[in-house]
Amino acid sequence: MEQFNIFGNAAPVPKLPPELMEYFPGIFNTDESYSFLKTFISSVPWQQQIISMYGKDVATPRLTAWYGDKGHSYTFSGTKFDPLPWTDELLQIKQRVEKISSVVFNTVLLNYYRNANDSVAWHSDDEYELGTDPVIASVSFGQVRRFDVRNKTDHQHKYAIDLENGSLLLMKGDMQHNWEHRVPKSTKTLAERVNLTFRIINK
Ligand SMILES: O=C(O)CCC(=O)C(=O)O
Ligand SMILES: [Fe+2]
Repeated sequence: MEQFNIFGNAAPVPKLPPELMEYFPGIFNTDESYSFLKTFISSVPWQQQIISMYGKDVATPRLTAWYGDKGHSYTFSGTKFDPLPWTDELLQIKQRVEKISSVVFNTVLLNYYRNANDSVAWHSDDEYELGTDPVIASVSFGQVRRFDVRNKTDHQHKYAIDLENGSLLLMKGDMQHNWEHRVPKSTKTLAERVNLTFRIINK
């Protein structure tokens, strides 16, 4: 796959280890993607989660929402969350993602990055309910943001990829076991972005 830079030359996408990550640009076209972005921003009941970090309450620097099949609640930092019911848009995206990944997902976490100050810190999605070596399908709409990946024990072993409007990133293998990822803040002015991570939650 190729990304095009502003000079019109094909710039190679950084080589990703296919056993960890596969990147699919443009699984939705630009218009569809901006339309999803607008719909999600205006109609999702976004919340700012307060998480407990080293005994202190901290507001996450982004907004989130959780959708999925009934009965798949999710415990995060000691709080139990029940998913909202699937919407037509989410089911449409889920269907496209399942076709590409050959995986059937039962929940999706939505993240809304309002500007360059919103972010997600280094973490792995290694919650018990996700099981060992989960496949997670990450769909991005709106502002391109950088996605950093580093090995847990060797921080110099790392990857960076620009997640573009309408793209899909599949995470798999031991990605959540031996690697961490983040979406860093930026000093540039950045517009809004919504990211969806489709997951399988085992009860
Ligand atoms: O916004 C992204 O691209 C990543 C979000 C993420 O890592 C998560 O929801 O666990
Ligand atoms: Fe994550």
